[in-house]
Amino acid sequence: MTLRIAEIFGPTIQGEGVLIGEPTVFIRAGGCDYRCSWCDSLHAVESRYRHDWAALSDAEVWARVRDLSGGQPLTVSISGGNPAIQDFGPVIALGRAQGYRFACETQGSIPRDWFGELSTLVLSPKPPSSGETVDWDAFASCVQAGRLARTVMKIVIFDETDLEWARDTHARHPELPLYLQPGNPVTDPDTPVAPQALADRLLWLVDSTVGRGWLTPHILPQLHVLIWGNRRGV
Ligand SMILES: C[S@@+](CC[C@H](N)C(=O)[O-])C[C@H]1O[C@@H](n2cnc3c(N)ncnc32)[C@H](O)[C@@H]1O
Ligand SMILES: Nc1nc2[nH]cc(C(=O)O)c2c(=O)[nH]1
Ligand code: SF4
Ligand SMILES: [Mg+2]
Repeated sequence: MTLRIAEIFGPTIQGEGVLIGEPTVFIRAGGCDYRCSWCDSLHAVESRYRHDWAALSDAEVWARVRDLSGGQPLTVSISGGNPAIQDFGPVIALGRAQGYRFACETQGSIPRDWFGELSTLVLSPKPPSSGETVDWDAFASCVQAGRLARTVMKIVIFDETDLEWARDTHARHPELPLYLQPGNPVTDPDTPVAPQALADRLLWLVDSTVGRGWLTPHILPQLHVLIWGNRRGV
């Protein structure tokens, strides 16, 4: 079996959520069952980019990650697209045998047995601004499939409606540590990102949560966007 891979890059730092700042190599899977209105990774989602995706064997994927990391075991981040469309179990087994750890980012629409082989499972259910609707049974199955991993919830917030929704969503799964990040409305890779605009959105999010007495979530920026803007492969 081959995997559809949009890109493999790094080492870089994890820019989001619970592992922020940790050196990592990314495997970005091609293909997604969602079409979020503000997706920052459409090159791994839309079929018009399909010709840029590679069909690689598990061994080829693993060899690329190993080369990029210089053989130094680190946390490999599997993202996409939705990586849960495909079977990453064999790649994870190859890496774990050499001491690597794995984290996966998924929206939580498709449960997978291999979630149990991860160190960290990041479930990122999509708020109203995305235009998508969450299947909560599928989401709960993802939580269950990842029960052996450290599982966290990461929600992108664009507006007050998203924030209300995040509160309700946290109430559904209070067992999952909650990470919020401001949405980035400018996702074109060639448009420069204004650092002050990022800071303004982060300030709004802190004011609207911690500032109003909601002290549960961790509030973080997208660190890689601050450093590199919307460039791909970083
Ligand atoms: C590109 S997605 C790929 C993994 C998976 N499909 C998902 O959505 O969780 C990785 C992370 O980026 C977040 N993201 C996507 N577009 C964004 C944007 N415009 N601003 C902030 N975060 C964004 C997603 O919500 C998700 O947490
Ligand atoms: N540095 C860096 N950190 C990230 N965290 C989540 C990312 C993603 O697109 O899934 C991402 C990414 O693309 N780059
Ligand atoms: S689920 Fe993730 S990859 Fe898919 S469209 Fe939404 S943000 Fe993009
Ligand atoms: Mg990204």
